[in-house]
Amino acid sequence: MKIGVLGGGAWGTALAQVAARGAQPVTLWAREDDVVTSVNTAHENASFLPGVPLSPSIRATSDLADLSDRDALLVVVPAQFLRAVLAQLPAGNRPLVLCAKGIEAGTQKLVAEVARELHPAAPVAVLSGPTFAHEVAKGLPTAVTLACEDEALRDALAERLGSPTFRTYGSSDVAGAEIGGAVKNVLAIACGVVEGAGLGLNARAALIARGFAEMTRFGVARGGRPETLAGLSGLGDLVLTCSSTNSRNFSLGLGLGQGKAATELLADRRTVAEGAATAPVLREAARAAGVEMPVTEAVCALLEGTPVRAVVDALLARPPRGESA
Ligand SMILES: NC(=O)C1=CN([C@@H]2O[C@H](COP(=O)(O)OP(=O)(O)OC[C@H]3O[C@@H](n4cnc5c(N)ncnc54)[C@H](O)[C@@H]3O)[C@@H](O)[C@H]2O)C=CC1
Ligand SMILES: O=C(CO)COP(=O)(O)O
Repeated sequence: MKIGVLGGGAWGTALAQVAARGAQPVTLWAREDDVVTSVNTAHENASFLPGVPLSPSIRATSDLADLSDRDALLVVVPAQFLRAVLAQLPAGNRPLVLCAKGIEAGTQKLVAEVARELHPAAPVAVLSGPTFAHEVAKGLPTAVTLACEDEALRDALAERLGSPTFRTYGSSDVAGAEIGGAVKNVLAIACGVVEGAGLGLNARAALIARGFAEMTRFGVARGGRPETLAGLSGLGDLVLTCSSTNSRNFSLGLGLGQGKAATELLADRRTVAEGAATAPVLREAARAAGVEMPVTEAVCALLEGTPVRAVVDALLARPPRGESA
Protein backbone atom coordinates (compact mmCIF):
# COMPACT_ATOMS: atom_id res chain seq x y z
CA MET A 1 0.00 0.00 0.00
CA LYS A 2 1.64 3.25 -1.15
CA ILE A 3 1.11 5.90 1.52
CA GLY A 4 0.73 9.64 1.10
CA VAL A 5 0.50 12.09 3.99
CA LEU A 6 -1.52 15.29 3.79
CA GLY A 7 -0.13 17.87 6.23
CA GLY A 8 3.52 18.57 7.02
CA GLY A 9 3.24 19.67 10.66
CA ALA A 10 4.85 17.72 13.48
CA TRP A 11 2.33 14.87 13.43
CA GLY A 12 2.13 14.48 9.63
CA THR A 13 5.91 14.34 9.54
CA ALA A 14 6.10 11.76 12.34
CA LEU A 15 3.49 9.62 10.58
CA ALA A 16 5.41 9.89 7.31
CA GLN A 17 8.39 8.52 9.25
CA VAL A 18 6.23 5.63 10.53
CA ALA A 19 5.06 4.83 7.00
CA ALA A 20 8.62 5.08 5.63
CA ARG A 21 9.85 2.22 7.84
CA GLY A 22 12.07 -0.14 5.83
CA ALA A 23 12.81 2.66 3.33
CA GLN A 24 9.33 2.51 1.79
CA PRO A 25 8.64 5.57 -0.39
CA VAL A 26 6.21 8.05 1.19
CA THR A 27 4.95 11.31 -0.28
CA LEU A 28 4.39 14.11 2.23
CA TRP A 29 2.29 17.11 1.16
CA ALA A 30 3.08 20.30 3.05
CA ARG A 31 1.72 23.75 2.36
CA GLU A 32 4.93 25.56 3.36
CA ASP A 33 7.79 25.68 0.84
CA ASP A 34 10.36 25.83 3.64
CA VAL A 35 9.07 22.51 4.98
CA VAL A 36 9.29 20.90 1.53
CA THR A 37 12.85 22.14 1.05
CA SER A 38 13.95 21.14 4.54
CA VAL A 39 12.53 17.60 4.26
CA ASN A 40 13.91 17.00 0.76
CA THR A 41 17.38 18.46 1.29
CA ALA A 42 18.21 18.09 4.99
CA HIS A 43 15.85 15.14 5.75
CA GLU A 44 14.48 17.10 8.66
CA ASN A 45 11.36 19.20 9.19
CA ALA A 46 13.19 22.14 10.74
CA SER A 47 9.97 24.16 11.15
CA PHE A 48 7.69 21.70 12.92
CA LEU A 49 9.82 18.75 14.07
CA PRO A 50 13.34 20.09 14.47
CA GLY A 51 16.21 17.85 15.48
CA VAL A 52 14.69 14.54 14.34
CA PRO A 53 16.46 12.87 11.37
CA LEU A 54 13.91 11.68 8.80
CA SER A 55 14.04 8.77 6.40
CA PRO A 56 15.40 9.79 2.96
CA SER A 57 12.53 7.78 1.46
CA ILE A 58 10.12 10.57 2.47
CA ARG A 59 9.64 12.96 -0.45
CA ALA A 60 7.90 16.23 0.32
CA THR A 61 5.85 18.25 -2.14
CA SER A 62 3.58 21.28 -2.10
CA ASP A 63 1.61 20.00 -5.12
CA LEU A 64 -1.45 17.88 -4.27
CA ALA A 65 -1.22 16.27 -7.73
CA ASP A 66 1.92 14.47 -6.55
CA LEU A 67 -0.29 12.33 -4.29
CA SER A 68 -2.15 10.86 -7.26
CA ASP A 69 -0.20 7.55 -7.28
CA ARG A 70 -0.77 6.91 -3.54
CA ASP A 71 -3.10 4.05 -2.50
CA ALA A 72 -4.14 5.59 0.85
CA LEU A 73 -3.77 9.01 2.44
CA LEU A 74 -3.07 9.86 6.08
CA VAL A 75 -4.89 13.16 6.60
CA VAL A 76 -3.10 15.27 9.22
CA VAL A 77 -4.32 18.80 8.48
CA PRO A 78 -5.58 20.62 11.63
CA ALA A 79 -9.36 20.31 12.04
CA GLN A 80 -10.20 23.95 11.24
CA PHE A 81 -8.29 23.85 7.91
CA LEU A 82 -9.29 20.34 6.87
CA ARG A 83 -12.33 21.26 4.76
CA ALA A 84 -10.39 23.75 2.63
CA VAL A 85 -7.57 21.27 1.94
CA LEU A 86 -9.84 18.27 1.28
CA ALA A 87 -11.89 20.40 -1.13
CA GLN A 88 -8.76 20.77 -3.29
CA LEU A 89 -8.08 17.03 -3.32
CA PRO A 90 -9.47 15.31 -6.44
CA ALA A 91 -12.49 13.08 -5.69
CA GLY A 92 -11.75 9.39 -5.43
CA ASN A 93 -12.22 6.17 -3.53
CA ARG A 94 -8.82 5.91 -1.86
CA PRO A 95 -9.00 5.35 1.90
CA LEU A 96 -8.59 8.48 4.01
CA VAL A 97 -7.09 7.92 7.46
CA LEU A 98 -8.01 10.89 9.66
CA CYS A 99 -5.33 11.76 12.20
CA ALA A 100 -6.25 15.31 13.34
CA LYS A 101 -8.04 15.89 16.64
CA GLY A 102 -10.79 18.46 16.66
CA ILE A 103 -14.36 19.48 15.87
CA GLU A 104 -15.08 21.87 13.01
CA ALA A 105 -16.30 25.32 14.07
CA GLY A 106 -19.66 26.25 12.56
CA THR A 107 -20.72 22.72 11.60
CA GLN A 108 -19.90 20.84 14.85
CA LYS A 109 -18.59 18.03 12.62
CA LEU A 110 -15.86 15.61 13.60
CA VAL A 111 -13.02 15.31 11.08
CA ALA A 112 -14.20 11.97 9.66
CA GLU A 113 -17.64 13.54 9.13
CA VAL A 114 -16.04 16.38 7.15
CA ALA A 115 -14.09 13.83 5.09
CA ARG A 116 -17.22 11.77 4.37
CA GLU A 117 -19.10 14.91 3.29
CA LEU A 118 -16.39 16.01 0.85
CA HIS A 119 -15.28 12.56 -0.37
CA PRO A 120 -18.33 10.31 -0.09
CA ALA A 121 -16.75 7.49 -2.11
CA ALA A 122 -13.64 7.26 0.09
CA PRO A 123 -13.64 4.82 3.00
CA VAL A 124 -12.55 6.51 6.22
CA ALA A 125 -10.50 5.37 9.20
CA VAL A 126 -9.31 7.21 12.30
CA LEU A 127 -5.86 6.89 13.85
CA SER A 128 -5.69 8.41 17.33
CA GLY A 129 -4.06 7.88 20.70
CA PRO A 130 -1.35 9.09 23.08
CA THR A 131 1.26 10.07 20.53
CA PHE A 132 3.65 12.95 21.00
CA ALA A 133 5.02 13.42 17.48
CA HIS A 134 8.69 13.73 18.40
CA GLU A 135 8.61 10.44 20.33
CA VAL A 136 6.92 8.59 17.46
CA ALA A 137 9.36 10.06 14.93
CA LYS A 138 12.28 8.82 17.05
CA GLY A 139 10.79 5.31 17.13
CA LEU A 140 9.92 5.25 20.84
CA PRO A 141 7.23 2.66 21.77
CA THR A 142 3.71 3.94 21.09
CA ALA A 143 0.23 2.42 20.85
CA VAL A 144 -2.75 3.85 18.96
CA THR A 145 -6.38 3.14 18.23
CA LEU A 146 -7.03 2.43 14.54
CA ALA A 147 -10.76 2.68 13.98
CA CYS A 148 -12.47 1.67 10.75
CA GLU A 149 -15.83 0.05 10.06
CA ASP A 150 -14.38 -2.04 7.23
CA GLU A 151 -12.47 -4.85 8.93
CA ALA A 152 -10.42 -5.80 5.86
CA LEU A 153 -9.25 -2.23 5.37
CA ARG A 154 -8.51 -1.89 9.09
CA ASP A 155 -6.33 -5.00 8.95
CA ALA A 156 -4.54 -3.80 5.82
CA LEU A 157 -3.79 -0.42 7.41
CA ALA A 158 -2.62 -2.08 10.63
CA GLU A 159 -0.33 -4.34 8.62
CA ARG A 160 1.08 -1.42 6.64
CA LEU A 161 1.54 1.06 9.51
CA GLY A 162 2.02 -1.14 12.57
CA SER A 163 5.37 -2.27 13.95
CA PRO A 164 6.74 -3.45 17.33
CA THR A 165 7.22 0.22 18.30
CA PHE A 166 3.97 1.46 16.74
CA ARG A 167 1.28 -0.91 17.96
CA THR A 168 -2.18 -0.49 16.50
CA TYR A 169 -5.30 -1.61 18.37
CA GLY A 170 -8.27 -2.10 16.06
CA SER A 171 -11.78 -0.80 16.62
CA SER A 172 -14.92 -0.32 14.54
CA ASP A 173 -15.92 2.75 16.60
CA VAL A 174 -14.86 5.68 14.41
CA ALA A 175 -16.90 8.30 16.29
CA GLY A 176 -15.66 7.16 19.70
CA ALA A 177 -12.02 7.28 18.57
CA GLU A 178 -12.45 10.78 17.20
CA ILE A 179 -14.29 12.22 20.16
CA GLY A 180 -11.68 11.12 22.68
CA GLY A 181 -8.93 12.94 20.78
CA ALA A 182 -10.96 16.10 20.25
CA VAL A 183 -12.21 16.42 23.83
CA LYS A 184 -8.91 15.61 25.54
CA ASN A 185 -7.34 18.69 23.94
CA VAL A 186 -9.84 20.89 25.79
CA LEU A 187 -9.31 19.02 29.06
CA ALA A 188 -5.51 19.32 28.66
CA ILE A 189 -5.92 23.10 28.63
CA ALA A 190 -7.76 22.81 31.96
CA CYS A 191 -4.98 20.67 33.44
CA GLY A 192 -2.41 23.22 32.32
CA VAL A 193 -4.41 25.91 34.11
CA VAL A 194 -4.29 23.84 37.31
CA GLU A 195 -0.50 23.67 36.97
CA GLY A 196 -0.08 27.33 36.06
CA ALA A 197 -2.27 28.52 38.92
CA GLY A 198 -0.51 26.21 41.40
CA LEU A 199 -3.69 24.36 42.38
CA GLY A 200 -1.89 21.09 43.10
CA LEU A 201 -1.79 17.46 42.00
CA ASN A 202 -5.03 16.49 43.76
CA ALA A 203 -6.87 19.05 41.65
CA ARG A 204 -5.22 17.74 38.49
CA ALA A 205 -6.23 14.14 39.24
CA ALA A 206 -9.80 15.26 40.02
CA LEU A 207 -9.91 17.15 36.76
CA ILE A 208 -8.68 14.15 34.75
CA ALA A 209 -11.32 11.88 36.34
CA ARG A 210 -14.20 14.36 36.06
CA GLY A 211 -13.00 15.41 32.62
CA PHE A 212 -13.09 11.78 31.55
CA ALA A 213 -16.67 11.57 32.88
CA GLU A 214 -17.74 14.47 30.68
CA MET A 215 -15.80 13.13 27.69
CA THR A 216 -17.70 9.86 28.08
CA ARG A 217 -21.11 11.59 28.43
CA PHE A 218 -20.50 13.58 25.26
CA GLY A 219 -18.97 10.66 23.39
CA VAL A 220 -21.87 8.36 24.11
CA ALA A 221 -24.36 11.09 23.12
CA ARG A 222 -22.58 11.36 19.76
CA GLY A 223 -22.67 7.60 19.14
CA GLY A 224 -19.28 6.56 20.57
CA ARG A 225 -18.81 3.51 22.79
CA PRO A 226 -17.71 3.83 26.44
CA GLU A 227 -14.96 1.22 25.98
CA THR A 228 -13.42 3.27 23.15
CA LEU A 229 -13.44 6.37 25.34
CA ALA A 230 -11.71 4.36 28.08
CA GLY A 231 -9.06 3.21 25.58
CA LEU A 232 -5.95 4.68 23.98
CA SER A 233 -7.71 7.38 21.97
CA GLY A 234 -9.69 8.63 24.99
CA LEU A 235 -8.36 8.07 28.48
CA GLY A 236 -4.89 7.14 27.20
CA ASP A 237 -4.45 10.41 25.35
CA LEU A 238 -6.09 12.37 28.18
CA VAL A 239 -3.51 11.07 30.65
CA LEU A 240 -0.64 11.89 28.27
CA THR A 241 -1.63 15.43 27.44
CA CYS A 242 -2.74 16.30 30.96
CA SER A 243 0.70 15.44 32.36
CA SER A 244 3.26 17.20 30.22
CA THR A 245 4.34 20.60 28.98
CA ASN A 246 5.23 18.77 25.75
CA SER A 247 1.52 19.19 25.02
CA ARG A 248 0.74 22.48 23.26
CA ASN A 249 -2.74 22.43 24.80
CA PHE A 250 -1.39 21.87 28.33
CA SER A 251 1.15 24.66 27.76
CA LEU A 252 -1.57 27.04 26.62
CA GLY A 253 -3.46 26.27 29.82
CA LEU A 254 -0.30 26.79 31.86
CA GLY A 255 -0.05 30.32 30.50
CA LEU A 256 -3.74 30.99 31.19
CA GLY A 257 -3.26 29.70 34.74
CA GLN A 258 -0.40 32.17 35.18
CA GLY A 259 -2.80 34.97 34.28
CA LYS A 260 -1.77 35.56 30.67
CA ALA A 261 -4.45 36.33 28.07
CA ALA A 262 -5.41 33.72 25.46
CA THR A 263 -4.99 36.26 22.68
CA GLU A 264 -1.41 36.91 23.78
CA LEU A 265 -0.65 33.18 24.10
CA LEU A 266 -2.13 32.29 20.72
CA ALA A 267 -0.72 35.25 18.75
CA ASP A 268 1.96 34.55 16.15
CA ARG A 269 2.21 30.84 16.82
CA ARG A 270 2.94 28.55 13.90
CA THR A 271 1.94 25.40 15.77
CA VAL A 272 -1.62 24.42 16.69
CA ALA A 273 -3.33 24.09 20.06
CA GLU A 274 -6.47 22.45 18.69
CA GLY A 275 -8.27 22.63 22.05
CA ALA A 276 -8.58 26.42 21.79
CA ALA A 277 -10.65 26.12 18.59
CA THR A 278 -12.49 22.99 19.73
CA ALA A 279 -13.60 24.34 23.15
CA PRO A 280 -16.33 26.77 21.96
CA VAL A 281 -17.73 24.38 19.36
CA LEU A 282 -17.67 21.53 21.87
CA ARG A 283 -19.61 23.70 24.35
CA GLU A 284 -22.13 24.51 21.61
CA ALA A 285 -22.48 20.84 20.61
CA ALA A 286 -22.80 19.68 24.23
CA ARG A 287 -25.49 22.25 25.02
CA ALA A 288 -27.37 21.23 21.86
CA ALA A 289 -27.20 17.57 22.93
CA GLY A 290 -28.21 18.39 26.53
CA VAL A 291 -24.88 17.08 27.86
CA GLU A 292 -23.35 18.81 30.89
CA MET A 293 -19.64 19.63 30.39
CA PRO A 294 -18.57 21.89 33.26
CA VAL A 295 -14.82 21.61 32.62
CA THR A 296 -15.31 22.51 28.96
CA GLU A 297 -17.50 25.46 29.98
CA ALA A 298 -14.73 26.59 32.36
CA VAL A 299 -12.08 26.37 29.63
CA CYS A 300 -14.27 28.48 27.33
CA ALA A 301 -14.69 31.11 30.06
CA LEU A 302 -10.90 31.26 30.54
CA LEU A 303 -10.28 31.56 26.79
CA GLU A 304 -12.84 34.38 26.72
CA GLY A 305 -10.90 36.26 29.40
CA THR A 306 -12.68 35.45 32.68
CA PRO A 307 -10.06 35.56 35.46
CA VAL A 308 -8.76 32.19 36.67
CA ARG A 309 -9.87 32.70 40.28
CA ALA A 310 -13.48 33.41 39.23
CA VAL A 311 -13.60 30.35 36.97
CA VAL A 312 -12.12 28.03 39.60
CA ASP A 313 -14.42 29.39 42.33
CA ALA A 314 -17.48 28.86 40.12
CA LEU A 315 -16.40 25.30 39.29
CA LEU A 316 -15.86 24.44 42.96
CA ALA A 317 -19.10 26.10 44.10
CA ARG A 318 -21.25 23.73 42.05
CA PRO A 319 -23.59 21.70 44.27
CA PRO A 320 -22.40 18.19 45.24
CA ARG A 321 -23.58 15.43 42.91
CA GLY A 322 -23.45 11.65 42.56
CA GLU A 323 -20.20 10.40 41.06
CA SER A 324 -21.92 8.45 38.31
CA ALA A 325 -23.98 11.49 37.21
N1 LIG B 1 1.94 17.11 17.33
C1 LIG B 1 1.49 16.00 17.91
O1 LIG B 1 2.18 15.42 18.77
C2 LIG B 1 0.17 15.44 17.53
C3 LIG B 1 -0.76 16.18 16.81
N2 LIG B 1 -1.96 15.63 16.49
C4 LIG B 1 -2.96 16.36 15.72
O2 LIG B 1 -2.50 16.47 14.38
C5 LIG B 1 -3.04 17.65 13.77
C6 LIG B 1 -1.92 18.42 13.14
O3 LIG B 1 -1.08 18.88 14.17
P1 LIG B 1 0.48 19.04 14.03
O4 LIG B 1 1.02 18.21 12.94
O5 LIG B 1 1.06 18.88 15.37
O6 LIG B 1 0.61 20.58 13.57
P2 LIG B 1 1.79 21.59 13.87
O7 LIG B 1 1.40 22.47 15.00
O8 LIG B 1 3.09 20.90 13.98
O9 LIG B 1 1.82 22.45 12.55
C7 LIG B 1 0.76 23.28 12.16
C8 LIG B 1 0.15 22.68 10.91
O10 LIG B 1 -0.97 23.48 10.55
C9 LIG B 1 -0.93 23.70 9.16
N3 LIG B 1 -1.65 24.90 8.81
C10 LIG B 1 -1.52 26.13 9.34
N4 LIG B 1 -2.35 26.99 8.71
C11 LIG B 1 -3.01 26.27 7.76
C12 LIG B 1 -3.97 26.58 6.79
N5 LIG B 1 -4.46 27.80 6.65
N6 LIG B 1 -4.41 25.58 5.99
C13 LIG B 1 -3.94 24.33 6.11
N7 LIG B 1 -3.01 23.97 7.04
C14 LIG B 1 -2.56 24.93 7.83
C15 LIG B 1 0.54 23.81 8.87
O11 LIG B 1 0.78 23.63 7.51
C16 LIG B 1 1.10 22.69 9.72
O12 LIG B 1 1.00 21.48 9.04
C17 LIG B 1 -3.79 18.38 14.90
O13 LIG B 1 -5.14 18.08 14.82
C18 LIG B 1 -3.21 17.79 16.17
O14 LIG B 1 -4.13 17.83 17.24
C19 LIG B 1 -2.27 14.36 16.83
C20 LIG B 1 -1.39 13.58 17.52
C21 LIG B 1 -0.10 14.07 17.92
O1 LIG C 1 -2.38 14.89 20.63
C1 LIG C 1 -1.28 14.92 21.11
C2 LIG C 1 -0.64 13.76 21.76
O2 LIG C 1 -1.42 12.62 21.65
C3 LIG C 1 -0.49 16.18 21.08
O3 LIG C 1 -1.03 17.04 22.03
P1 LIG C 1 -0.90 18.61 21.86
O4 LIG C 1 -1.58 18.96 20.55
O5 LIG C 1 -1.56 19.20 23.04
O6 LIG C 1 0.56 18.92 21.79
